[in-house]
Amino acid sequence: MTTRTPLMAGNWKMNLNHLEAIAHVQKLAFALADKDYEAVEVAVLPPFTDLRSVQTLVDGDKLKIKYGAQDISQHDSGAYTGEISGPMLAKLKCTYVAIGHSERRQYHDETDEIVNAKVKAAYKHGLTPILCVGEELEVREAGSHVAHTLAQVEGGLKDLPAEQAETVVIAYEPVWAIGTGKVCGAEDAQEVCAAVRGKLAELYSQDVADRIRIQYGGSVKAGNVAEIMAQADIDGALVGGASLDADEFVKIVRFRDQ
Ligand SMILES: O=C[C@H](O)COP(=O)(O)O
Repeated sequence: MTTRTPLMAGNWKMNLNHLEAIAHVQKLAFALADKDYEAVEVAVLPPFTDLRSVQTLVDGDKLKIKYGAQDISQHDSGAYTGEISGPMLAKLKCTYVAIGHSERRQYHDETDEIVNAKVKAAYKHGLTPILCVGEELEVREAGSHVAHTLAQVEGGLKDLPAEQAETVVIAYEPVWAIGTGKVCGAEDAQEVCAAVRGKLAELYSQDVADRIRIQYGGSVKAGNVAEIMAQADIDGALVGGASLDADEFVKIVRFRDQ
């Protein structure tokens, strides 16, 4: 049986400046400085402007917390004002990069083609993509949420070889549950995550699908994380709002105690 290490990632979105980031990561590191959380991988995704400070702290104090970016350019360099490239993120020793978050899809018109190009850019530079997928409310209400999400998975991973795909992280985030307090029912989330794993098996193999971690995201809190993590195909959480509160995020990381 494949054992997947749960990944709890805090997506700070456009919150916390670099000084606040240092204080926040120090709090997390202090609270998690025992062995209890070793079976869980912990990551933070701060704004670009915080990454250097977070890197210095993590490197200097040899923290186990991983970090990454919230987006990546599909280009390596050039006249792309405002963009941040894979080589830049690699130089900052980022482990992860979120790609295709619904806020990028919604406010920056990111299509599956762009998302796919960004996933390839991440792998080109040794970064692990957290590929975000999930349906809007009207899609859920129309009953097409599974098909919609699977199409995003297939589009995001297009032409990606199995040896890369097996390390990807998929974050299933129903858009209607993001920042709304409306958490998707654990069994409803499991339904989609199981279908995602089935799609991965179809695209690659059951073995590859069994290695890929699938996170749930959308109003995850200390109070609901245990039920979500009890689902067979959910291997972690992508946490927005609740990751800005260090105490709450630590409780989420320690989901087995909740
Ligand atoms: O990336 C994180 C998700 O968008 C979830 O955000 P939320 O936990 O604030 O609902």
